[in-house]
Amino acid sequence: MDLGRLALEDYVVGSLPTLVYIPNFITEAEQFELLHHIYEVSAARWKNLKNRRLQNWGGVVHEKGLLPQELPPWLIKITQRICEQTLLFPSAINHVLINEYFPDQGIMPHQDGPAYFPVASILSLQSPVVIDFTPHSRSRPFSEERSTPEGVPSTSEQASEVEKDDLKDDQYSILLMPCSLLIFKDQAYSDYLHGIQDSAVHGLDKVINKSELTKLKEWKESRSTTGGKSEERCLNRTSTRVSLTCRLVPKVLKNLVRF
Ligand SMILES: O=C(O)CCC(=O)C(=O)O
Ligand SMILES: [Fe+2]
Repeated sequence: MDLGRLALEDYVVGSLPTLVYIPNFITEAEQFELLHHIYEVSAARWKNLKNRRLQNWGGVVHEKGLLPQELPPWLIKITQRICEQTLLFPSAINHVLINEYFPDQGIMPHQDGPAYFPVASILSLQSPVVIDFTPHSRSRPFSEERSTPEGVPSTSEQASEVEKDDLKDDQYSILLMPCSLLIFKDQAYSDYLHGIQDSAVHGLDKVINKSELTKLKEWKESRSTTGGKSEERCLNRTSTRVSLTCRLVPKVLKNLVRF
């Protein structure tokens, strides 16, 4: 892919202007390289959560800002590219969360924490998945939001308690193919919860980036997973997915405690 600026309006999906899906943002070779780096790290880098594990890069996200740690060159390469090609970040992306999901794992509907600049960019690797955007009531305060030390929005848990009455019908599902980049900002960032069902089968009926369904079919065929009509309307997750959530924490804490 050439490294010029992308015309993001060409990649908007659904009726929200703030949901952008870019297929093939990286090549398969780049994906391979990233996976190599991700799995090369020591086991201690991984933090095990109940339904996924993650690596936190860039430092510790606190309510008051980021206690920074320099990103490794292999992550800077990709975050710089996201910044240069989207021009959506006012300064360099300084935080990356790498999530790994087994086929029956997901992430509860949540809103990303307030420490982040309200643009999230998510690079998907290795295996497709469906991500759901669900509107939440504006009246429901999220003031209790905090970021946990490892940078995971604590609202992951809280937001799942959103009452059914608060949920409207305008849900969006996006099929995230390997090598794609999803960006959400503004309304999609602030008025919607996003989540991935912890189920080995994801429905495709509500998917709004329909053109990816053809690619999914080809992807399945190329991996010779069993096809069949019943599978057309759903995604059978058969392998591990890895994602890189790349964000900017605008406030960087400089006065570190010295020992
Ligand atoms: O894995 C994904 O696509 C979503 C990750 C996410 O929502 C997050 O890291 O906050
Ligand atoms: Fe998130």
